[in-house]
Amino acid sequence: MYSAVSDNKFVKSNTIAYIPASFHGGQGKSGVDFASKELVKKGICSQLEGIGYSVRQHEDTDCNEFKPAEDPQIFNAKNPIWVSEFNKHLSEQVATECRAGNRTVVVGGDHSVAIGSINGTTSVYGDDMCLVWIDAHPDIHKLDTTESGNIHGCPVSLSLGIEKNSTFGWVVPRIKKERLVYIGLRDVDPKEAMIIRENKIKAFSMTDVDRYGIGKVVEMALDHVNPNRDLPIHLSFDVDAMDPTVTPATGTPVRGGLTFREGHYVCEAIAETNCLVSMDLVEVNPFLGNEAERDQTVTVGCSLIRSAFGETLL
Ligand SMILES: NC(=[NH2+])NCCC[C@H](N)C(=O)O
Ligand SMILES: [Mn+2]
Ligand SMILES: [Mn+2]
Repeated sequence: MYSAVSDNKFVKSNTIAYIPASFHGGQGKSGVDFASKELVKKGICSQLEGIGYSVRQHEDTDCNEFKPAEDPQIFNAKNPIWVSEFNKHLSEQVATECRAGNRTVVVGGDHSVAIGSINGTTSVYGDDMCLVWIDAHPDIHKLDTTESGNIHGCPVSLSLGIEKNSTFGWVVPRIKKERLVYIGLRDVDPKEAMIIRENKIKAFSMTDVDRYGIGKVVEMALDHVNPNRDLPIHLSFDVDAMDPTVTPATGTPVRGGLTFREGHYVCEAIAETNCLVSMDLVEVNPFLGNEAERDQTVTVGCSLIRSAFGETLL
Protein backbone atom coordinates (compact mmCIF):
# COMPACT_ATOMS: atom_id res chain seq x y z
CA MET A 1 0.00 0.00 0.00
CA TYR A 2 1.15 3.48 -0.78
CA SER A 3 0.42 6.82 0.87
CA ALA A 4 -2.07 8.81 1.18
CA VAL A 5 -2.39 12.03 3.08
CA SER A 6 -3.46 14.45 0.41
CA ASP A 7 -4.27 18.12 0.63
CA ASN A 8 -7.76 18.34 1.95
CA LYS A 9 -9.75 21.44 1.08
CA PHE A 10 -11.49 21.64 4.45
CA VAL A 11 -9.52 19.78 7.05
CA LYS A 12 -6.25 21.15 8.29
CA SER A 13 -5.05 18.40 10.60
CA ASN A 14 -3.51 15.11 9.71
CA THR A 15 -5.64 13.29 12.26
CA ILE A 16 -8.44 10.85 11.70
CA ALA A 17 -10.74 10.25 14.65
CA TYR A 18 -11.76 6.59 14.68
CA ILE A 19 -15.19 6.55 16.35
CA PRO A 20 -16.86 3.21 17.09
CA ALA A 21 -20.65 3.32 16.89
CA SER A 22 -21.37 -0.08 18.37
CA PHE A 23 -25.12 0.02 18.07
CA HIS A 24 -27.63 -2.54 16.85
CA GLY A 25 -30.98 -1.03 17.87
CA GLY A 26 -31.78 0.17 14.36
CA GLN A 27 -32.48 -3.39 13.26
CA GLY A 28 -33.15 -6.80 14.74
CA LYS A 29 -29.87 -8.71 14.57
CA SER A 30 -27.14 -8.41 17.15
CA GLY A 31 -23.58 -8.59 15.94
CA VAL A 32 -23.28 -5.27 14.10
CA ASP A 33 -22.35 -3.79 17.45
CA PHE A 34 -19.18 -5.90 17.40
CA ALA A 35 -17.95 -4.84 13.97
CA SER A 36 -15.88 -1.88 15.08
CA LYS A 37 -13.86 -4.04 17.49
CA GLU A 38 -13.21 -6.50 14.67
CA LEU A 39 -11.89 -3.77 12.39
CA VAL A 40 -9.63 -2.62 15.21
CA LYS A 41 -8.37 -6.17 15.70
CA LYS A 42 -7.71 -6.34 11.98
CA GLY A 43 -5.51 -3.27 12.41
CA ILE A 44 -7.53 -0.46 10.83
CA CYS A 45 -5.92 2.20 13.02
CA SER A 46 -2.35 1.16 12.28
CA GLN A 47 -3.27 0.76 8.62
CA LEU A 48 -4.41 4.40 8.54
CA GLU A 49 -1.19 5.37 10.28
CA GLY A 50 0.61 3.36 7.62
CA ILE A 51 -0.75 5.70 4.94
CA GLY A 52 0.37 8.75 6.84
CA TYR A 53 -2.32 9.78 9.32
CA SER A 54 -2.28 10.06 13.03
CA VAL A 55 -5.30 8.30 14.47
CA ARG A 56 -7.28 9.22 17.55
CA GLN A 57 -9.06 6.06 18.54
CA HIS A 58 -12.16 6.65 20.63
CA GLU A 59 -13.26 4.21 23.28
CA ASP A 60 -16.14 1.94 22.47
CA THR A 61 -19.41 3.18 23.99
CA ASP A 62 -21.76 0.64 25.48
CA CYS A 63 -25.01 1.24 23.63
CA ASN A 64 -27.01 -0.29 26.48
CA GLU A 65 -26.25 2.82 28.54
CA PHE A 66 -28.65 4.66 26.26
CA LYS A 67 -31.42 2.09 26.36
CA PRO A 68 -34.55 3.41 28.09
CA ALA A 69 -36.71 1.25 30.36
CA GLU A 70 -39.60 1.75 28.00
CA ASP A 71 -39.43 2.57 24.33
CA PRO A 72 -42.84 2.46 22.69
CA GLN A 73 -42.95 2.20 18.91
CA ILE A 74 -43.70 5.23 16.78
CA PHE A 75 -46.02 3.75 14.15
CA ASN A 76 -44.02 0.61 13.24
CA ALA A 77 -40.66 2.10 14.14
CA LYS A 78 -38.88 0.16 16.90
CA ASN A 79 -36.55 1.50 19.61
CA PRO A 80 -37.04 5.16 18.69
CA ILE A 81 -35.77 6.58 22.00
CA TRP A 82 -32.80 4.23 22.09
CA VAL A 83 -31.82 5.12 18.53
CA SER A 84 -32.25 8.80 19.27
CA GLU A 85 -30.29 8.86 22.54
CA PHE A 86 -27.39 6.83 21.18
CA ASN A 87 -27.15 9.06 18.13
CA LYS A 88 -27.33 12.26 20.15
CA HIS A 89 -24.23 11.12 21.99
CA LEU A 90 -22.51 10.08 18.75
CA SER A 91 -23.34 13.42 17.15
CA GLU A 92 -21.55 15.26 19.93
CA GLN A 93 -18.49 13.01 19.64
CA VAL A 94 -18.31 13.61 15.89
CA ALA A 95 -18.92 17.35 16.16
CA THR A 96 -16.10 17.76 18.68
CA GLU A 97 -13.64 16.08 16.30
CA CYS A 98 -14.81 18.08 13.28
CA ARG A 99 -14.53 21.30 15.25
CA ALA A 100 -10.93 20.38 16.09
CA GLY A 101 -10.25 20.08 12.35
CA ASN A 102 -9.98 16.30 12.26
CA ARG A 103 -11.45 13.86 9.80
CA THR A 104 -13.87 11.33 11.28
CA VAL A 105 -14.64 7.73 10.51
CA VAL A 106 -17.66 6.29 12.28
CA VAL A 107 -17.69 2.51 12.25
CA GLY A 108 -21.11 0.98 12.94
CA GLY A 109 -23.21 -0.45 14.02
CA ASP A 110 -26.24 -0.48 11.84
CA HIS A 111 -26.98 2.36 9.45
CA SER A 112 -29.10 4.28 11.96
CA VAL A 113 -25.78 5.61 13.30
CA ALA A 114 -25.61 7.85 10.23
CA ILE A 115 -28.21 10.05 11.98
CA GLY A 116 -25.71 11.09 14.65
CA SER A 117 -22.68 11.02 12.38
CA ILE A 118 -24.27 13.34 9.82
CA ASN A 119 -25.76 15.65 12.44
CA GLY A 120 -22.31 15.97 14.00
CA THR A 121 -20.48 16.78 10.77
CA THR A 122 -23.11 19.13 9.39
CA SER A 123 -23.26 21.02 12.70
CA VAL A 124 -19.67 22.06 11.91
CA TYR A 125 -19.58 22.15 8.08
CA GLY A 126 -23.03 23.68 7.66
CA ASP A 127 -25.77 23.18 5.14
CA ASP A 128 -23.71 22.94 1.97
CA MET A 129 -22.35 19.53 2.79
CA CYS A 130 -22.73 16.75 0.23
CA LEU A 131 -23.96 13.35 1.28
CA VAL A 132 -22.81 10.43 -0.87
CA TRP A 133 -24.78 7.32 0.15
CA ILE A 134 -23.42 3.99 -1.08
CA ASP A 135 -25.95 1.26 -0.38
CA ALA A 136 -28.20 -1.42 -1.81
CA HIS A 137 -30.98 0.42 0.03
CA PRO A 138 -31.95 4.09 0.09
CA ASP A 139 -32.77 4.06 3.84
CA ILE A 140 -35.19 6.92 3.26
CA HIS A 141 -38.28 5.57 5.00
CA LYS A 142 -40.30 7.85 7.21
CA LEU A 143 -41.25 6.53 10.61
CA ASP A 144 -44.77 5.94 9.27
CA THR A 145 -43.74 4.23 6.01
CA THR A 146 -41.25 1.62 7.26
CA GLU A 147 -42.81 -1.81 7.14
CA SER A 148 -39.98 -3.60 8.92
CA GLY A 149 -39.96 -0.97 11.66
CA ASN A 150 -36.16 -0.98 11.57
CA ILE A 151 -34.89 2.58 11.91
CA HIS A 152 -31.68 1.71 10.01
CA GLY A 153 -34.02 2.09 7.03
CA CYS A 154 -34.85 5.71 8.01
CA PRO A 155 -31.67 7.77 8.62
CA VAL A 156 -31.76 9.65 5.31
CA SER A 157 -35.25 11.07 5.80
CA LEU A 158 -34.29 12.31 9.27
CA SER A 159 -31.05 13.89 8.00
CA LEU A 160 -32.90 15.72 5.23
CA GLY A 161 -35.92 16.74 7.29
CA ILE A 162 -38.31 14.67 5.15
CA GLU A 163 -39.15 13.05 8.49
CA LYS A 164 -39.49 15.20 11.57
CA ASN A 165 -40.37 13.74 14.91
CA SER A 166 -40.11 15.16 18.41
CA THR A 167 -38.25 12.05 19.62
CA PHE A 168 -35.51 13.16 17.23
CA GLY A 169 -36.06 16.83 18.04
CA TRP A 170 -32.30 17.44 18.50
CA VAL A 171 -31.59 16.46 14.88
CA VAL A 172 -31.05 19.51 12.67
CA PRO A 173 -31.72 18.38 9.09
CA ARG A 174 -29.05 20.30 7.24
CA ILE A 175 -28.57 18.07 4.18
CA LYS A 176 -30.32 19.59 1.16
CA LYS A 177 -32.12 17.26 -1.25
CA GLU A 178 -29.92 18.36 -4.14
CA ARG A 179 -26.80 17.59 -2.10
CA LEU A 180 -27.66 13.90 -1.67
CA VAL A 181 -26.72 11.22 -4.18
CA TYR A 182 -27.09 7.45 -4.07
CA ILE A 183 -24.94 4.81 -5.75
CA GLY A 184 -25.60 1.06 -5.73
CA LEU A 185 -29.36 0.90 -5.14
CA ARG A 186 -31.13 -2.34 -5.98
CA ASP A 187 -33.60 -2.98 -3.15
CA VAL A 188 -35.97 -0.04 -2.91
CA ASP A 189 -39.34 -0.31 -1.18
CA PRO A 190 -42.26 1.21 -3.16
CA LYS A 191 -42.80 3.96 -0.60
CA GLU A 192 -39.11 4.83 -0.69
CA ALA A 193 -39.25 5.06 -4.48
CA MET A 194 -42.11 7.54 -4.08
CA ILE A 195 -40.15 9.67 -1.63
CA ILE A 196 -37.12 9.68 -3.95
CA ARG A 197 -39.24 10.71 -6.94
CA GLU A 198 -41.25 13.35 -5.08
CA ASN A 199 -38.11 14.96 -3.72
CA LYS A 200 -36.23 14.65 -7.05
CA ILE A 201 -33.30 12.95 -5.34
CA LYS A 202 -30.48 11.80 -7.61
CA ALA A 203 -29.97 8.05 -7.50
CA PHE A 204 -27.71 5.71 -9.46
CA SER A 205 -28.91 2.12 -9.26
CA MET A 206 -26.96 -0.98 -10.21
CA THR A 207 -28.65 -0.67 -13.61
CA ASP A 208 -26.83 2.64 -14.05
CA VAL A 209 -23.56 1.04 -12.97
CA ASP A 210 -24.10 -1.63 -15.66
CA ARG A 211 -25.06 0.92 -18.29
CA TYR A 212 -22.40 3.57 -17.76
CA GLY A 213 -19.68 1.84 -15.78
CA ILE A 214 -18.65 2.86 -12.31
CA GLY A 215 -16.21 5.56 -13.49
CA LYS A 216 -18.91 7.52 -15.29
CA VAL A 217 -21.46 6.95 -12.51
CA VAL A 218 -19.19 8.41 -9.84
CA GLU A 219 -18.35 11.35 -12.07
CA MET A 220 -22.04 12.05 -12.72
CA ALA A 221 -22.83 11.63 -9.03
CA LEU A 222 -20.15 14.11 -7.97
CA ASP A 223 -21.08 16.53 -10.76
CA HIS A 224 -24.61 16.52 -9.36
CA VAL A 225 -23.83 17.19 -5.69
CA ASN A 226 -20.48 18.94 -5.96
CA PRO A 227 -20.02 20.33 -9.49
CA ASN A 228 -17.01 22.49 -8.63
CA ARG A 229 -15.57 20.02 -6.13
CA ASP A 230 -15.53 22.78 -3.55
CA LEU A 231 -18.02 21.48 -0.99
CA PRO A 232 -17.25 19.16 1.93
CA ILE A 233 -18.35 15.53 1.46
CA HIS A 234 -19.72 13.04 3.93
CA LEU A 235 -19.52 9.46 2.66
CA SER A 236 -21.93 6.95 4.17
CA PHE A 237 -20.91 3.47 3.06
CA ASP A 238 -23.15 0.49 3.82
CA VAL A 239 -21.19 -2.69 3.09
CA ASP A 240 -24.33 -4.26 1.65
CA ALA A 241 -23.77 -2.01 -1.38
CA MET A 242 -21.10 -4.53 -2.27
CA ASP A 243 -22.05 -7.85 -3.79
CA PRO A 244 -22.65 -10.47 -1.07
CA THR A 245 -19.81 -12.53 -2.56
CA VAL A 246 -17.51 -9.65 -1.51
CA THR A 247 -19.01 -8.71 1.87
CA PRO A 248 -21.19 -11.65 2.92
CA ALA A 249 -21.35 -10.90 6.66
CA THR A 250 -24.11 -8.31 6.65
CA GLY A 251 -27.71 -8.35 7.85
CA THR A 252 -29.63 -7.45 4.69
CA PRO A 253 -27.58 -8.76 1.74
CA VAL A 254 -28.90 -8.23 -1.78
CA ARG A 255 -27.36 -9.96 -4.76
CA GLY A 256 -26.15 -8.06 -7.78
CA GLY A 257 -24.01 -5.51 -5.95
CA LEU A 258 -20.77 -3.65 -6.51
CA THR A 259 -17.69 -5.72 -7.26
CA PHE A 260 -14.62 -5.46 -5.05
CA ARG A 261 -13.03 -2.99 -7.45
CA GLU A 262 -16.20 -0.96 -8.08
CA GLY A 263 -16.67 -0.37 -4.36
CA HIS A 264 -13.06 0.62 -3.88
CA TYR A 265 -13.16 2.81 -6.98
CA VAL A 266 -16.01 4.83 -5.47
CA CYS A 267 -13.88 5.46 -2.39
CA GLU A 268 -10.76 6.25 -4.41
CA ALA A 269 -12.60 8.72 -6.63
CA ILE A 270 -14.05 10.49 -3.60
CA ALA A 271 -10.60 10.64 -2.00
CA GLU A 272 -9.29 12.27 -5.20
CA THR A 273 -11.68 15.21 -4.76
CA ASN A 274 -9.82 16.22 -1.57
CA CYS A 275 -13.25 17.11 -0.19
CA LEU A 276 -13.93 14.12 2.06
CA VAL A 277 -14.18 15.17 5.69
CA SER A 278 -16.11 12.29 7.24
CA MET A 279 -17.20 8.76 6.57
CA ASP A 280 -19.41 5.99 7.95
CA LEU A 281 -18.72 2.31 7.41
CA VAL A 282 -21.76 0.36 8.56
CA GLU A 283 -23.63 -2.94 8.63
CA VAL A 284 -20.66 -5.30 8.97
CA ASN A 285 -22.03 -8.11 11.14
CA PRO A 286 -19.29 -10.43 12.39
CA PHE A 287 -21.90 -12.81 13.86
CA LEU A 288 -23.16 -13.76 10.39
CA GLY A 289 -21.67 -16.24 7.95
CA ASN A 290 -18.78 -18.62 8.48
CA GLU A 291 -15.38 -17.60 9.71
CA ALA A 292 -13.92 -16.99 6.26
CA GLU A 293 -16.92 -14.84 5.32
CA ARG A 294 -16.67 -12.78 8.49
CA ASP A 295 -12.96 -12.30 8.06
CA GLN A 296 -13.34 -11.27 4.44
CA THR A 297 -16.07 -8.76 5.27
CA VAL A 298 -13.98 -7.14 8.01
CA THR A 299 -10.93 -7.04 5.72
CA VAL A 300 -12.92 -5.38 2.94
CA GLY A 301 -14.38 -2.91 5.45
CA CYS A 302 -10.83 -1.87 6.35
CA SER A 303 -9.72 -1.50 2.75
CA LEU A 304 -12.78 0.58 1.82
CA ILE A 305 -11.92 3.00 4.62
CA ARG A 306 -8.28 3.20 3.53
CA SER A 307 -9.29 3.87 -0.06
CA ALA A 308 -11.63 6.67 1.01
CA PHE A 309 -8.82 8.28 2.94
CA GLY A 310 -6.49 8.23 -0.02
CA GLU A 311 -4.68 4.93 -0.20
CA THR A 312 -3.63 4.59 -3.80
CA LEU A 313 -2.47 1.61 -5.75
CA LEU A 314 0.69 3.16 -7.16
N1 LIG B 1 -29.25 -0.02 6.44
C1 LIG B 1 -29.83 -1.08 5.89
N2 LIG B 1 -29.17 -2.19 5.68
N3 LIG B 1 -31.12 -0.95 5.57
C2 LIG B 1 -31.93 -1.99 5.01
C3 LIG B 1 -33.37 -1.56 4.94
C4 LIG B 1 -34.23 -2.60 4.33
C5 LIG B 1 -35.69 -2.20 4.17
N4 LIG B 1 -35.83 -1.14 3.20
C6 LIG B 1 -36.28 -1.78 5.50
O1 LIG B 1 -36.66 -0.64 5.63
O2 LIG B 1 -36.34 -2.55 6.42
MN1 LIG C 1 -28.18 -1.43 2.93
MN1 LIG D 1 -27.96 1.25 4.66
